[in-house]
Amino acid sequence: EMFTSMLSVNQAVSAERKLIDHLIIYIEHEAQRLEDIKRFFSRVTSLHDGIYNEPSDPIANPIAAFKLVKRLKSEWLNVVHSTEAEENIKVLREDYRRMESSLPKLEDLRGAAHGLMRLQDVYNLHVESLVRGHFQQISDPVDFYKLSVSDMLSGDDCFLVGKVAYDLEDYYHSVLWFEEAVRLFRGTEWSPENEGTLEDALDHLAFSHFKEIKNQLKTWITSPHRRCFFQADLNSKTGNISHALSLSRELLLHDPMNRRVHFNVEKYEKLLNENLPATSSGLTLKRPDGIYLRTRNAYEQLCQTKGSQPKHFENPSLFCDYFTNGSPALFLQPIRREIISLQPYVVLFHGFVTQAEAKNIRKYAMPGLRRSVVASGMNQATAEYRISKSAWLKESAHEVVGKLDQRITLVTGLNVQPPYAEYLQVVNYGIGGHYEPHFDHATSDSSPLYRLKTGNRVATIMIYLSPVQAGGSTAFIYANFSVPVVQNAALFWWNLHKNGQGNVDTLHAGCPVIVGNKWVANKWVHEYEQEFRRRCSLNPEE
Ligand SMILES: O=C(O)CCC(=O)C(=O)O
Ligand SMILES: [Fe+2]
Repeated sequence: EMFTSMLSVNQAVSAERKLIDHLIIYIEHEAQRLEDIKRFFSRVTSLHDGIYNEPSDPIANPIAAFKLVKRLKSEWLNVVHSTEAEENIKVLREDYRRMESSLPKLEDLRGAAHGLMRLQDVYNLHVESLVRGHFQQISDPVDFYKLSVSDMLSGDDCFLVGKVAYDLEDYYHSVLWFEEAVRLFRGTEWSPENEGTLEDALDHLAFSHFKEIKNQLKTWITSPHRRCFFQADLNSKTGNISHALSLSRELLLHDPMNRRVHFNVEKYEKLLNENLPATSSGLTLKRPDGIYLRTRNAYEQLCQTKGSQPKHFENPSLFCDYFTNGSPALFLQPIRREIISLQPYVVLFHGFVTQAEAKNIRKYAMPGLRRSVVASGMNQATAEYRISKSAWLKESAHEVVGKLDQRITLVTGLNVQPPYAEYLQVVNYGIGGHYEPHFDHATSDSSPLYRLKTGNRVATIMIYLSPVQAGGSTAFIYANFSVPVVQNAALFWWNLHKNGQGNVDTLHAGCPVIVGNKWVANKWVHEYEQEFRRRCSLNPEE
């Protein structure tokens, strides 16, 4: 599950460095092997260019005759049947196999591809620009983030992303990515490391287009991967047969004997004749709903913009101040508080941790990082909608964690001693890592959050332990604002109303990280022991 944390992804760099070392040894051995063969080749060729070219008997003496016979019966045999190449590749394969546990798995490749598609969707990114290493929105062709070192995707890279979508029958994404694959494959030579070819990409793109077909089709078409008959979806509303047809024809130029494609071409032609006016019209791809999320539009809008956050001084009740919370310990060094929202109450404490503290917390968390889970009924489970790894840090294990607890108590006035608060949860996001809209508090009586037996999560303090170059804001969906990551700051909010009910306006999310390695730490404070620190009220508004 490497793809779920950027820390793990970064560790793969050293794995690849080792592979490079193995490959160079292989290349040296193979180069030596070819050198040896070339020496033999030169020796034999020079004989044929030299003495064997004599008009009179070239093999007049027994020595030459012996050498010719010996070469043909022994030397050529040894060259032709040499196992050196197999031995060399065997060593390389063994080296690779030994490293396999530290290398990404298929689920990582899929997860990374999903991460890219997630960024494409949530930020409305233009795929062709993304392929060139530019982050541009479809609606605005200006880079909203410029990479210092730009990395481009190859035809084969795009083919693999398309294939991940295709295998899930998500033809919206597969069309967009196979189109890029076809475009890029057209201009490039074959490479041994590639998974796909131009023909594969054409084949898959044609079929993806076909699957998006608009009008009622009653026919059979064969799909490239299943090699079986496939009945067109009668209810399918979008699609373009003429695209599928021209792609299949192009494919036949490369692979004229492919009977399956011939069959499909015939069918496409027939369909076009039958349904000409409707099916040859332009196609509008529709994004699949994926996992249904009622708030998807609002969420994506808030990841792209700050939402309704007021401009400077527009709303005097939202201000910044030096805050002591009446604690003598903060008089000399008050904390810089920025009130972001009153309903729900959300504040940002700037400089809540020092750079060194953040670094240490990240370091202590590293060995304990595991795939993050979410509440699922009475238990906990991993989920597509939360892509990160997290670790729990006890205040007793490291001095800095204890110090942080004390600071939280000074600034919020809350008791964060266990079991009245959970241990510090340190989170590292993965490729396109995110946490879709959720509540931190329990919304059902059977939630595993009640296992501490100290009530619900009354408040959240979330500390940003790293900067992020692009993306990764914290979005409050119903409250309609988002907070971009501020390194070393802590975001605080009450999850519950003063009457103990969950405040639905705290529905929030961690937007997908575009560029950067996002770390946060969560402290969840429970209701018990806070009775005198946050008074009850029967007013459901408070
Ligand atoms: O990372 C974020 O911005 C939000 C994280 C969050 O909501 C959580 O971990 O519960
Ligand atoms: Fe949360």
